[in-house]
Amino acid sequence: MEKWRRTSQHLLRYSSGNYLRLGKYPNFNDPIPNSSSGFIRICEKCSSTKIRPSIEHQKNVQICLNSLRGYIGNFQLSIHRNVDNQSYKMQHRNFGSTTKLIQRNPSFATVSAEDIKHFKEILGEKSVIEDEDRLSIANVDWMNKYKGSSKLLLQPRSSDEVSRILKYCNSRRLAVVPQGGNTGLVGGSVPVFDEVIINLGSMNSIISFDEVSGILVCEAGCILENLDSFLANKGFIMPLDLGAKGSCQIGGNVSTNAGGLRFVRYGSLHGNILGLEAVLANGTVLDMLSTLCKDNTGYDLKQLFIGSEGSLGIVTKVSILTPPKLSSTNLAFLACNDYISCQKLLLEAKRKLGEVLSAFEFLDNQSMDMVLTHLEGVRNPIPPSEYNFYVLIETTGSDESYDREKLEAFLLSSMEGGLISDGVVAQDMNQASSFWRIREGITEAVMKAGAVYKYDLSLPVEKMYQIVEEMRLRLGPAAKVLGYGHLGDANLHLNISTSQYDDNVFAQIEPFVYEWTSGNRGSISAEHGLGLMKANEIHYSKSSETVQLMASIKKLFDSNGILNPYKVLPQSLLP
Ligand SMILES: O=C(O)CC[C@@H](O)C(=O)O
Ligand SMILES: [Zn+2]
Repeated sequence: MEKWRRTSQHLLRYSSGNYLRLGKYPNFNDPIPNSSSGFIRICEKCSSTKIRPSIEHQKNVQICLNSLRGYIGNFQLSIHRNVDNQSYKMQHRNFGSTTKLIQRNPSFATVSAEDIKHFKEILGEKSVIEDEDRLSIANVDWMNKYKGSSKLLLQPRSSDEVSRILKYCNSRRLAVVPQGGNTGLVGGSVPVFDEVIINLGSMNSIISFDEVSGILVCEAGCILENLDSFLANKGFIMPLDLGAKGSCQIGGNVSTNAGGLRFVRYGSLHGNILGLEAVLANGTVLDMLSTLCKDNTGYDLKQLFIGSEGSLGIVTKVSILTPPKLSSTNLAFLACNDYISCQKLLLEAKRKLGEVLSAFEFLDNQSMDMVLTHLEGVRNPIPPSEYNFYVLIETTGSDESYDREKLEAFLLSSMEGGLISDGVVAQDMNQASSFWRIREGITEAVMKAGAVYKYDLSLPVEKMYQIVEEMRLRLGPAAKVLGYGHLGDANLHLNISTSQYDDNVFAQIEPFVYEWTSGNRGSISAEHGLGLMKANEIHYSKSSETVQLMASIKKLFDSNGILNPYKVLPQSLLP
């Protein structure tokens, strides 16, 4: 039996079972909305992914809630809520079986008019946002995979405001999700249910920069690229560089311990972040904003906030050791015939380029194909042959002719040794950016291709590509399996691209990918975090004793569990 029921927001049409077919537009001839809220229509009978199903199939059409952003682009997952909005179920767009099911923590309050009034007193009217359009953007991640239903977005401008917000939320048991640039890939920066979104974007001041030591102190909402440009004028660079640099914020980078392209040279943020300020769930502002390179006075608590994805506190300020900008950069784009050559090349590069090596990235032929097919204006700089692997090697040093000679000698010997099959060296900045565009554009290209299952694995280098090959065998022609990433850091991005989400494909991938990684003592999250996607999978990379201790730390820092709930740790262990 089917019934219709009106909730505050939506007209819900529900059939048997716990979950709903949801719709706001019972008449299928209604125009499809082109604003940022609305619904996709999918023909269930023919499984068409067309936005407008054919007339004869109209009766079989299902309308799904929360997916317009997907509809604008290549729509991805549909998210269904049950009738009381208490559980969250991500479904593939064919409305197949469940992939994840999470229960809303019943101890959390919901935002009341009284709460809104209080937030307005703290922040002023303008920084308390209830506007549906703005919320619909903040509720969804940029892949359109994860979507919450928060009714409130707060934009504090100071640590004191963050503190007052959290103190209040903690006393009211209002769950919150801290949000930076919202460029994450694991659903860590968007609400799962109705958590209050605390966006740090308005806290974007540079507090100080020491031109001798290169120590930068700034607020969490500074955009990575803006910091890099600021530093370039002073003769310095940020120790990290990511494809998302134009949008991601340093607070988010620190909270996720983002890796990126310069990691092989400058290492992890655990080393480059000298200090930080974080606000705890109860509103305590922890001032650990040291600008010292050395400080062995007791436990290094700031490390707990680096990579804990806002689950222990909200990072509001950071102090970063930035390296000097060196005068000469070279970039080679090389082709290798097999993975073993890539590995040997890495070893050679470490030996022969040593102190000037600043990036060592790789992509396979399938990744190259994806970029060439889906990104406009991109071309393979080593045409016309197709090679199995491509490697980007960047050197950065301070003596142009010496650095160039060093690179050329390395390239020559690697070519003679048969490690490189072909290659080009960028002659100017434009060429260099066009090479980087290939590597950095894979994420965008694979999104354009349809559905994508993403894995971010740390594995021993010699094993790293084996999982890509095994995955290809498992999935056959139904999927394109891409392997690329930060070879210099033994970090593989395994992306599986299919035309649409498919439960059979998914069942072939998980838990196999996690079991394989665990079996090889790898990490299921090298640099992207666990977020919502992998909170329940943490045990594949951490012992149960370690996870228990993490849960105790979480409880100590956030006894009501209001900070970024449902993320990082399994729900069963959260307060
Ligand atoms: O999209 C991905 O899976 C990887 C994104 C990013 O970490 C990269 O290295 O390009
Ligand atoms: Zn990466």
